[in-house]
Amino acid sequence: MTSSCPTQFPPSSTLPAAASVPRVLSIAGTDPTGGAGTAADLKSITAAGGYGMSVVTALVAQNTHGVRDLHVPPAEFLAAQLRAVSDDVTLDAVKTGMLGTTEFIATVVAWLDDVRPAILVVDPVMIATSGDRLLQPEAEQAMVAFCRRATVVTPNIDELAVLTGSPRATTEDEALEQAARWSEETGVAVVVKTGHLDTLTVTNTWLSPDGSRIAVPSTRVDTTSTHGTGCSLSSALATRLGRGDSPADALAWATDWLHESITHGAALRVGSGHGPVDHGHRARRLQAAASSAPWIMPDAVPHLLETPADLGAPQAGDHGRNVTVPAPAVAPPGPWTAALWAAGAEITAAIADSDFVRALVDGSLPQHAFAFYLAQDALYLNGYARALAALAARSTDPDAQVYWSQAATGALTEEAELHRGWLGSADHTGAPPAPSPVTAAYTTFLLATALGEDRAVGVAAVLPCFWLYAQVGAALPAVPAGHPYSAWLDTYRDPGFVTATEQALAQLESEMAAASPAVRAAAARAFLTACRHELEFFDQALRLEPGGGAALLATETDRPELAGSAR
Ligand SMILES: Nc1ncnc2c1ncn2[C@@H]1O[C@H](COP(=O)(O)OP(=O)(O)OP(=O)(O)O)[C@@H](O)[C@H]1O
Ligand SMILES: Cc1ncc(CO)c(N)n1
Repeated sequence: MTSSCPTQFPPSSTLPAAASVPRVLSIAGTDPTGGAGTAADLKSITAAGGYGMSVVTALVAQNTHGVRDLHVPPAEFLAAQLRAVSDDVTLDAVKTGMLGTTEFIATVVAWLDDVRPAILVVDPVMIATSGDRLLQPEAEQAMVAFCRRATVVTPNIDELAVLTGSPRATTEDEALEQAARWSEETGVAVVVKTGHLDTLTVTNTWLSPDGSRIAVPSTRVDTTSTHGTGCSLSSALATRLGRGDSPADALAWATDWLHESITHGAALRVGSGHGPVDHGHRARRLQAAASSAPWIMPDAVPHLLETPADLGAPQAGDHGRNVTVPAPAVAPPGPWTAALWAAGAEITAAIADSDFVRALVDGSLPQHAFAFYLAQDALYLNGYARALAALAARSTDPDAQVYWSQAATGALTEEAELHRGWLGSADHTGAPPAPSPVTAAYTTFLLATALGEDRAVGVAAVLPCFWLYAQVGAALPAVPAGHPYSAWLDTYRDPGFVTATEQALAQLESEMAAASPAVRAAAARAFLTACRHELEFFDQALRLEPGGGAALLATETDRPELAGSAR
C-alpha cells in the first residue's frame, strides 16, 4: 500500500535550498483535453520557469464543451499523494485548484499544517466556465475558510461574491471594494480578475491587506479560447512568486504571458467548444528567436545580379510560409527597388504580423516592453545617424551629399525628441540605458556596411529602416481615445518621413543601376539582412522580463496615458 510506504528518504530540509527553478506543486482535478486543471497547471508552471508537480484531487471526464462525469478517489489517497511529494521534495510554492469536497479540503488543510509552504496560491475553483459545478455546494463554506490560509487568492467575479458573502459585482469598482474588505479582514492578498465583467480591458489587480493595489490591465481578446484561464493564471503566478518575484513582477509576467497564450489559443484548433489557451506560444517564439540559423542563406541571392529579374521570387526563409508580396506603402521608383521589395516580402509580412506590432496597436504591449523599445530606439538612432553621416561623407553627387547629411541630422533630432518627450534619463538602477545585443548588432552592421562596403551596399543597408517603418506607419488603424500608445502611434504618421523614404529609395535605385553585378548582389544581401534586423528590433521588446533592464519612461505610472511630442 502506498500510504504505508516508510519515509526512508532524507528529509527535504537537508537538500539544497531553493533552486533558481522553483519547485511548484499543483493540487487540482484533471482535464483530459489538456486545457484546464492539472494539465494546464503543469504547462503553465513550465512556461513560467518552474518545475511542476501534480497531485490529483478528482478525475474529471470533461472537454471543451463541459463536464461529463467525475470520479473522486478516497481522501486517503489524496493524503498519500501529498505525503509522497512532501516527504521527498522541498516545495517553493503550492497552488490549489479544484478541491471538490469538504473532505478533500480538510485533507489538504491537515497536510498544509505540517508542510507550510512559503507560497500558497488558492484558486477557489467552484464552477467551470461551462457552468458545471466543480465544488459541492456544501463545501463552499469550507473553501471560503480555506482561502484564509492563502498567500493570495485568485477568485473570478462569481467566486469573489461567494468568498465575501456579497452579491455578484457588476463593476470593477464593486469587485475591488468587496476584495479590499475581505483582504483587510483576513490578512490575505486577493487578485481581482475582471475577465467575467463586460469590459474592454481585462484588469488583474493585486490587493494587499494594507490596502495597496497593483493593477495590470490587458486588452480583452475576442476569442472563445478561454478554457482554463483561471488555472493558468494562478499557476503562473505561484511559480513566479516561488521564484522570488515581487507581487508586481509576478502578476505582470503572468498576465502578459497569459494574454499571449489566449491570443494564440484558437490557432491550436483543439475542440469545438471553449478551446484551451496556447501555453507554449511564448516558449516557441523565444526558441525561434534563439535560432542560430543564418538569416540569409547563400543561395538566397545569386552572386551576380545582371538584371532585377535575377533576384527572383520572394525567399521562403526560416518562416517557410508562402508569401504574397504586400503592396508597398511607399512605391519603389524603379525596377531594382521593386525587385528588392519582392525579395524582402516575407520579412515585411512577418513584421506586419508580429506580436509586437499587434500589441502596440491593440494597446496590450506591456509598459516595460514599450519603455525598453523606446530606449533602444534612441540608442539605435544614434548609431543610424553615424551610418547616414558615413554615406554623406562617401557621396560625391551634391544632391546625395545634402540628402544623407540631412538624413543624419534628422535621425539625431529624432533621438533628441525621444529623450526630451518620452524617456527618463536612467533605468530603475540609475544607470543610463545600454544597447541590447539586437540593437548593437544592427547598428554595428549598419556602420560596418556604410563604412566598409561599396557605397551602394551601404545605401541598401540603411533603406529598410525608412521603408519598413513607413510601411508599419501606413498600416496603422485609428485607435480609440484612451489608447495607451496613441501619442506614440501618431509619430508614425509623419508625412515628412514618407518624403525622406522616397528620397532614400531614389538614391538606392540609381546606386543599383550604376553598380556592378557583384556589388548589386552584395547590396541585395545587405538589404535583406537589414530587413531582418528590423524584425528583430521590433520583436526584442517581447523577449524581456518585467524588471529586466527596461528604461523608465518620462511619465511613470502603471501603463500610463503617455505624454509626449510627435517626432
Ligand atoms: N477574453 C480575454 N481577453 C484577455 N484576457 C483574458 C480573457 N479572458 C480571460 N483573460 C485572462 O485570464 C484571467 C483569468 O480569467 P477569468 O477571470 O475568466 O478566470 P476564471 O473564470 O477563473 O477562469 P476559468 O474558470 O475558465 O479557468 C483574467 O484575469 C485575464 O488575465
Ligand atoms: C479540473 C478543472 N479545474 C478547473 C477548471 C476551471 O476551468 C476546470 N474546468 N477543470
